[in-house]
This record gives sequence, C-alpha cells and structure tokens, in this order.
Amino acid sequence: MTAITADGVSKRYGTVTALDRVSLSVEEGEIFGFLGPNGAGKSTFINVLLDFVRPTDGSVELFGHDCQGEGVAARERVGVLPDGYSVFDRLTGRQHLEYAVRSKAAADDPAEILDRVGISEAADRPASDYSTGMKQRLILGMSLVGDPDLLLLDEPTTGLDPNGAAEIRSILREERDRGAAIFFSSHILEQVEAICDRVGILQDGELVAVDTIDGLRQSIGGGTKLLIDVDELDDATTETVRSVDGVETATASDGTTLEVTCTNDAKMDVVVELQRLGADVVNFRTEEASLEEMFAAYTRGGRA
Ligand SMILES: Nc1ncnc2c1ncn2[C@@H]1O[C@H](COP(=O)(O)OP(=O)(O)OP(=O)(O)O)[C@@H](O)[C@H]1O
Repeated sequence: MTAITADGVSKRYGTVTALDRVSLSVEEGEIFGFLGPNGAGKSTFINVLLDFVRPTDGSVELFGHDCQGEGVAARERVGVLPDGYSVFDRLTGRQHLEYAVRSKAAADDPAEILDRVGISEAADRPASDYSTGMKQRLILGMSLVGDPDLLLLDEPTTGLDPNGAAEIRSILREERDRGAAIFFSSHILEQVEAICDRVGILQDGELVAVDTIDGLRQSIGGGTKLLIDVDELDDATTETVRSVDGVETATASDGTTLEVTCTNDAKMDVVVELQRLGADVVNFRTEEASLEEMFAAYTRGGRA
C-alpha cells in the first residue's frame, strides 16, 4: 500500500517558498531518503505530513487519509522522530517508553525497546541527564512503539557517532524488512546512500530528482569517476582535461593523481588527451560516482 502520497504540495511563508509543488509517493517496505541542504524545505514537508503546517497548495495523504482533513486517521499508523524534539526532563527513559506504550495502547515491552536502541543501561536515569545521542535513541525508541506502518524521521542520525548511526541504520532496515515504510530526511549524504531504496533531492523547496541511487547515477551520464595516476601533473593539464567534452569535474589530488568525473563515453578521450599533453599514465582505475557527487551535480542546477 502507498504510505505517503504528496500531490503538488507548496508552502509559502510571505515571500519565502519553503515547498514548491512537491509530488512524490512512498510505498510500504521501502526506505525513502529525503535529501537536501539546510533550508531546502525538508522539515516543512514532514510538518505538513504531521499537520503542524498547512500547505498553501496541494494535498498529502498517509495511507489514503488526507493529512489535513483526516489527520487522526492519517497519523494512526505512524511513528515520528520530529525535528527539534524534546524529552520530559524528570521522566526516566523507561517512563518515556511506558508513556508511549500507554498512549498508543500498544503491547510493547519498554525494556526490550530500550535494549534495541542501546540505552538499557540508562533506563532508570532521568532523560535530562542523557547526551544528545541518547535522547535521539530514546525518541527513536518511542517512534517504534506499536510497530508503525510508517516511520517519519527528521534527521534521525544527528548527534550520533558513526557506530551509533550504523546501529540506527540496522534498526531501520529491520523495520523496513517487516514491511514498514521509512521516510527520513537528512543532509548527510553517506547516511542516505548507505540505506535508502530511493532518494528524493530537494533544492529550494523543489524536488529536483527522485530515483534509486543507481538511477540517479545513470541520469548524470553514467557518473563515472576516474582516478588516474600520472608521472607529473600541473594546473594546465588539469585545466585542459576539464575542458574535454563529457567531463564534469577534474581535480588534482595527492600531487600526481587526477580525479575526473565524466560520462562513460568520455573516459577514453580523457586518457587520449593526457597522452597528447605528454603525461605518462602510470595507473588508471574507475569508481562509481558517490551520492555526494551526484548531489552536487543536481544542486548545481540544470540536471533535473
Ligand atoms: N515558520 C516559518 N516562518 C517563515 N519561514 C519559515 C518557517 N519555517 C521554515 N521557514 C523557511 O522555509 C525554508 C525551509 O525551511 P526548512 O526548515 O523546512 O528546511 P530544512 O530543509 O528542514 O532545513 P534544515 O536542514 O536546516 O533543517 C527556509 O527558508 C526557512 O527559513
């Protein structure tokens, strides 16, 4: 079933267009990454889904229920980790979970969830004593109560160290595997690349691309990255390679390594050009473009 359906959603604050005709859908059993730089409109979109913000135009549905007209029904099957959440300072982690279980009339064991999100040691300490990462884990734990069919997570890995972020990703995969839809916003590209089935790229309120990571790679022309070791490398050589047809970027790294992103067709042209310039190619390897490079290609404009 379709978990999220957004149809032409716009939100304007005075002269600021926070969302500009955003249309997308997210299915159950998929992890959708909502990616964009600061101020792109990610939180505004999640807030529209939660009916904290009313759209200026367009509509959004969760499981076929209009988020604005049928808000209670729309949010019934949803677990949320909002932007700028706060904890109840005097309640312990366990009491937070007990509260979530009661308010959702669920049957979860708070101890099990605390263990799952890695804070069982701190279960009986007041949440005011928790670090940022522990609070994040606690709120994520609360969002998991009742096995929701959709998890809406605004920057879920903020404040976590790399191991913590990896643990959270593995919880999200488990949730996806039991059939939940997961929608999470992030400006951290690696987080999205590591886990998402599909990605939407938001730029100045506009959805400039929606695809799988592989699909995005293909649509930027193969997005091949070449790493070419040469005997000597100067600025003029790098500059000339940059002007070869089909080359997106060319940068010198480590003194004698040239990093080039280009279309598949341009690969050989780059090598031929280097030879023409008299550079001796010592080693040559290719890598797939990272999400970071794709993101740069999209947000520079002209790619959508
Ligand atoms: N209540 C508001 N009043 C006026 N402008 C707002 C309001 N909320 C958001 N905006 C503006 O809308 C735009 C999108 O903001 P939003 O918080 O949705 O971005 P974001 O992608 O979540 O950013 P970040 O990654 O920094 O959290 C920004 O220009 C912001 O200043």
